[in-house]
Amino acid sequence: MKSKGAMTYELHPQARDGFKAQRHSEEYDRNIIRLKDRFRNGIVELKAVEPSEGMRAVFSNAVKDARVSLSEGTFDRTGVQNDWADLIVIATQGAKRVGWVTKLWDIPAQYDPLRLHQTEQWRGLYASPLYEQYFQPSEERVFSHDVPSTSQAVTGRVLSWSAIVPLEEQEKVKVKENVLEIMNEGEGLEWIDQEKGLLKFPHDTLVVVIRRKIVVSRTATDASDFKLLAGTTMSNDDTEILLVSLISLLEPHNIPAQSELLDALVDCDGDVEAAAQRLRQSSTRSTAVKKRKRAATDLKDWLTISSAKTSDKRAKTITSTSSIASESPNLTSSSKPHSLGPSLKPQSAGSSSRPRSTGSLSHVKPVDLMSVLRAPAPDQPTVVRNPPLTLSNPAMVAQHTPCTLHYSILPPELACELYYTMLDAAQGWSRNKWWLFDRIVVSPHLTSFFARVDGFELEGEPEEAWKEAAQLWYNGRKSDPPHPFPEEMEAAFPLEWGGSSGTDGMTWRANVAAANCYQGTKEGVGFHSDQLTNLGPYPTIASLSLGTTRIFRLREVVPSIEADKRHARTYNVPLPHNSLIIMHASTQERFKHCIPQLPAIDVFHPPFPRRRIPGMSLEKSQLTSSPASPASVSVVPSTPSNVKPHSRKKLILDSPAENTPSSNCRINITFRFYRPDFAATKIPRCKCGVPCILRPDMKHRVDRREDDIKGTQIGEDIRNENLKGKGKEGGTEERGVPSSKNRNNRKDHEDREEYHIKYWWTCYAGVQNDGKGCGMWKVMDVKAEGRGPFISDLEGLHVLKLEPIYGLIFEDIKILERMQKSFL
Ligand SMILES: O=C(O)CCC(=O)C(=O)O
Ligand SMILES: [Fe+2]
Repeated sequence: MKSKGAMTYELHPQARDGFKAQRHSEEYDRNIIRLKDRFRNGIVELKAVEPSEGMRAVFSNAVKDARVSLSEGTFDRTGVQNDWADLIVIATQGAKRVGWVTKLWDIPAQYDPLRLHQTEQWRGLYASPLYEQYFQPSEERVFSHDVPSTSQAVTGRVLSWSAIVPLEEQEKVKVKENVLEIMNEGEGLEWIDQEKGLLKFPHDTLVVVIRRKIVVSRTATDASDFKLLAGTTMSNDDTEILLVSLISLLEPHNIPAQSELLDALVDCDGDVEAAAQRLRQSSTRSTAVKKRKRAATDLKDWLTISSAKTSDKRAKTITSTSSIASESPNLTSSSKPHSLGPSLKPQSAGSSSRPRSTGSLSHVKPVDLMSVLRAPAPDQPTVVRNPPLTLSNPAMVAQHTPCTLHYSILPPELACELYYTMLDAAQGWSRNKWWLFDRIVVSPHLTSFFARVDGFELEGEPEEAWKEAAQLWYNGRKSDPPHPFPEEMEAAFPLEWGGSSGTDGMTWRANVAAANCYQGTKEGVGFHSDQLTNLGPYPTIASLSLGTTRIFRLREVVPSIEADKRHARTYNVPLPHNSLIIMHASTQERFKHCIPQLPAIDVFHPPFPRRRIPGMSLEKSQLTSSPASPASVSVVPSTPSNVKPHSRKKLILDSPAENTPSSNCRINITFRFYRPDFAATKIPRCKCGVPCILRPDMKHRVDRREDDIKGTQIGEDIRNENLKGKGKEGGTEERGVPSSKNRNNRKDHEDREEYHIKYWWTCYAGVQNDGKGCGMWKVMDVKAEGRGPFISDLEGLHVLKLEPIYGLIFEDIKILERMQKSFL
């Protein structure tokens, strides 16, 4: 939808009638109603322009809306008449530069070294003086999304790239092979359904929005003398100008919806002052203002804000827009968005009665640009969505999540040492399979598993059994045997917490650790909760961050029965070098966590240089900070055990001034406790003969009080769902783990901790067997299986004495902190 070329300022034809109308006449009223309809309905007409026939076919199939027309054209050949558009939306879609897709981009580069196929020349069209005169500066945003594709579709896409299309047939065959090779390597490739060959093809869509502007200079307070700065004088009868002048008389933070402005104008016979007076007294403003002040988080929000900006600048010059989609007040409609088509028609021309001013906005909903491109959606009850919240300090983390955050947890030299050691070790790590939204995907990061040297002697369990468990640590996927803790890791977690007297044998100890290495902005890990197979319910996981700061994102899984009452909130916790976030009991049951990809990250400058390893030249001890670029690696001890032992009290570090490589890598080590009552030999096996995995039923955790009423039905739901999805084994409706009652001093995040959570054992053979498992699942029967107790059995997380239970509790944290202080 665009307009181009020489322009005079004119309004949209469909609105023009309204603007030509005379005040104080019936016709004026009719026209203003018409104008209201125009605003109310958001988009009056949308002209889509697309060069590719295939794309046009997809569009025509998907979009059935009388207001939308589609024609062949390009950026500079739209076929749309001058002065037509109020808003231009440009969308260009490109494969995202991540993992395997990055490599796809190298293919056309071979044939088009100047990368003309990636030209941004279209921007020139919109940077012309004419556009600048009549349109506001463009706003841009990138939307990332995954296009479900097959390898065939991906190949087809690459073959359609303009640098590839002109190639000879035999070259195209090579391109095809190249694409398939890249996909076979599968770096960072995520499957939707591997069996069906359906994968995620990550794309970034650049959306550019250019809004038409009206710039008026207010030279008098009676709204009679407005001039378009762009040159054209407009009559003060023009309703749009009346609107602008009305806005200019209101407090910037108190501008109501456009429909309300129009109502006021109609009711006051176009008298701007009177309308302003009336609106000032209106009690409904705050609602509208609140709406407008919401941060724009998606395309809809983005396209529907601007009024606040407009009014802020009103003192002498008001920059407004005449855009049909320029601000939320413009975009009001009746509560049924799907009735947009018919309601486009002006109200009955014969109607002489004025529209009734409702004085309330409760009946209107914003209409967004995308709504015309989507099928009508049924009315949804409104549930407040809280925007993501950054938890920027330990107090906030503790307030909103079941986690605690601890800065500068290790002595700084040790933190640095451990960082270097793990960076080196990461050379030999691999990309793991990951559980993401019930699907196995390849995680875009390197990972490895460590076990404490004495960690496998727990409870007299055979070492081999533990080793097998350790090898299955990620989602039942067999990985390499675990590495022993390197010395620095031992040094980092020398103590055992929880029941430290040890007499009861219920001591939490970091006997295993999963380590992750994320290089650059594009590496991360998707939302998941950690598997509980050997950790048991309510585990404590202590997660150490080294190197560049990354965001640790937490999001609650809202139980199904509450889904219509509240939305989960996303929490972002920046984790700097040498910080420890402890995921306490219930984090894995209630939240999922991830390390998101980021547009940019800070480069990390280690505060200490590499230690000179005795017997090694300086050059050899200068190891690269980038495990994925082996070319620049001088020496690569492939396993942590290659690192020469040293005493943590006698670190030989060079002076900070020399020899400190900067890095874009983050190392993460999650210290975990494999419980004896969840030892490898005690894990049930499914019919495939492999150990099951243990998962909490996050979605159906049931509030104790509600469960008293509805427990049976919910139990049924779970059973049905599982029988449907997973096979026939079924299970008893035993309670999983009862939670504690009557907690005192609860914090925010504990408000909903009165839950029963069921855990079930499920077959996971499919992960190792092309998705073919036996489908077995059964609810864990804590008593019958001889497991527990768990931290949930305590009377609360804020116990003041150490409890004989596996898990760090809050009192332990104080011990931990004291320990850090006396460390070296
Ligand atoms: O890197 C992190 O902080 C999170 C790692 C993680 O979630 C995991 O290893 O399970
Ligand atoms: Fe995790």
